[in-house]
Amino acid sequence: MAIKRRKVSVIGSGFTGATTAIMTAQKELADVVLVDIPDMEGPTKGKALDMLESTPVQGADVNVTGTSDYKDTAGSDVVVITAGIARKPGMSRDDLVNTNAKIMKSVTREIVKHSPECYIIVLTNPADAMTYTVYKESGFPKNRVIGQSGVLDSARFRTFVSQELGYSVEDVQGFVLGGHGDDMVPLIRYSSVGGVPLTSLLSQERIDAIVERTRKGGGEIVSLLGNGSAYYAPGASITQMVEAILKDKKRIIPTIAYLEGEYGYNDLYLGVPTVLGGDGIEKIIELDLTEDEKTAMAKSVESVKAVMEALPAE
Ligand SMILES: NC(=O)C1=CN([C@@H]2O[C@H](COP(=O)(O)OP(=O)(O)OC[C@H]3O[C@@H](n4cnc5c(N)ncnc54)[C@H](O)[C@@H]3O)[C@@H](O)[C@H]2O)C=CC1
Ligand SMILES: O=C([O-])CC(=O)C(=O)O
Repeated sequence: MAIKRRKVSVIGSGFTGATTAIMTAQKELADVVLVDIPDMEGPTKGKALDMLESTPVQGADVNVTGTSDYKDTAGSDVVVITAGIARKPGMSRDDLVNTNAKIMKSVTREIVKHSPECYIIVLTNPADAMTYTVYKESGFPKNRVIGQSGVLDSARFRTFVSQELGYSVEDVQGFVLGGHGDDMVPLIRYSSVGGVPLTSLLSQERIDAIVERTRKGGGEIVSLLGNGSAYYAPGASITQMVEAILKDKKRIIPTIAYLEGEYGYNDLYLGVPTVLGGDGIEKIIELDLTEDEKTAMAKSVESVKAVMEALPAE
């Protein structure tokens, strides 16, 4: 039997979509189909062709195409949703909810029609509520609809710890839970450098400063860019999730997962540690939280719920 290359479609060919597409292609994970609205078809095809022309140099035997026709996405193994608007300085992620919820519904209908067996990864903000919207609209089982926040938030935390200590980013482990907002919950008890607890390497004051910078990490980039939000680290984060699924890696990484009683919450999507493998979210890992951590998590959940209440009815 011939072995076929895998197929990843990326909806939205803007900053995060294009970055995800090039990183996925460079890692030779799959053929990539980049999709945007008809008005953006020229630039989308142009970006895809430019990426394809980088493959000989990168030594990556994959195809990259651009389109506004969902027929070209048919049979995708993984579909990444980055479509929608991004925030500008002075805005919160939650300000995007109305516009992006409508976009989620329309793109989800197309995804389901053409790739009924796929795994969907949602990046669009506000990510927790948008993943919930896609889950409801798709009718897919919960393991096949996954949101991105924790890989990125943990990566920011790991970057800041590495910079502070001067030790390899590879050896810094961190875990950020909760919603993808300013009250996300970096779990210091589970953070370490080469197995050494963070608390024995850094003072509480420095740890607090890193936690605060991590929580506001997206906003820091938004202020610096002036017209849009982060895309390199988000693209890398999505690519890691795509790889975990396509290679059935069973990585333990925080993802936005549908909770049915885990951590005491029901019927909402929230960042928690999960096993991500060939069947999407294969398991949610429940950690014993301290009272302080539970309180921080509850505050983050309140923010996520407030956004969900603002979701448009139709
Ligand atoms: N969860 C996370 O960690 C992160 C989330 N984001 C979010 O990702 C989203 C995308 O950000 P960027 O790529 O920087 O924005 P962008 O503006 O560069 O790209 C968005 C693209 O979506 C397209 N689009 C709009 N409606 C569409 C539709 N119905 N079908 C297909 N494509 C459509 C636009 O034409 C545009 O090309 C934003 O909501 C942003 O807040 C960004 C970074 C991290
Ligand atoms: O901050 C934003 O609007 C984009 C995002 O989610 C991030 O970079 O974490």
